Amino acid sequence: MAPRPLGPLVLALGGAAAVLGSVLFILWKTYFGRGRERRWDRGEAWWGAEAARLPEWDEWDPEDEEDEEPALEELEQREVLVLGLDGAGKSTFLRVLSGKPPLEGHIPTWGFNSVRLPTKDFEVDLLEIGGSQNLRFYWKEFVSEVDVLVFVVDSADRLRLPWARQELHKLLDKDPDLPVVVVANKQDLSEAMSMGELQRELGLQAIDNQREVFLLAASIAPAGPSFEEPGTVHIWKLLLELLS
Ligand SMILES: Nc1nc2c(ncn2[C@@H]2O[C@H](COP(=O)(O)OP(=O)(O)OP(=O)(O)O)[C@@H](O)[C@H]2O)c(=O)[nH]1
Ligand SMILES: [Mg+2]
Repeated sequence: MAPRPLGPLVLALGGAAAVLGSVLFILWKTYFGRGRERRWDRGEAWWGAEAARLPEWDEWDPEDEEDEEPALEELEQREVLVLGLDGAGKSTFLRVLSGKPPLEGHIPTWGFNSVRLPTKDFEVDLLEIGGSQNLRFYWKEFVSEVDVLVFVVDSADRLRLPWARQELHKLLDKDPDLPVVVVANKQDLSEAMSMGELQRELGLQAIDNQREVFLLAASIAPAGPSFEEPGTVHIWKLLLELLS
């Protein structure tokens, strides 16, 4: 039997997916530059980073002016990729970190979403790529470009945990040197799995000790008003340590 030609719908979908992937990648490159290449050399002390400053008047040399304008020294950038299945809490994490209240309900990210947060020594760019099935295909294209991966898991989504595990391990295999912070989100929910269970079910015990993989409990946007341990601060502090 002759092979069936691909239907126009399949071709159109394939084309749209390829275009979306390319657009995401170009936007990433444009926005974030050369990624991990720009990191400080590990041997170099991070506190060697100087604060942004304009040249002092007595440092000004008119001959220099012909070549270039005195430029404001830019802060170094650090890049953090935030991934996880749809509904895990990635956008909520970015909102809370940037001081905005969580949104009511789940509004899926159809592409990517980013925030830039300044610190004393560098700026941190956090990039979320949506977790819906058609976007997961593009995740792997970005992991080698960043300094840290944050992988957000819905601790109460027992049914889809095997999918989360599979996607996480694909990313771990893609870049063996990338530090990974797994955020066990929604710990406020009564059906949330314990940390021990999550560590086992996500296959984190089997990971080589040499590799930097952290599992942190969190309730980024707890449902009840009385929950006191949101965990976002701990994640941020760990990120700053890893990025320094
Ligand atoms: N109970 C509870 N709900 C949370 C928590 N964090 C986030 N949520 C809710 O989870 C839902 C999904 O959150 P989002 O941040 O939009 O999920 P996402 O990972 O960005 O999803 P996609 O963009 O589709 O990939 C929202 O209704 C949030 O309010 C939490 O700690 N506890
Ligand atoms: Mg989102």
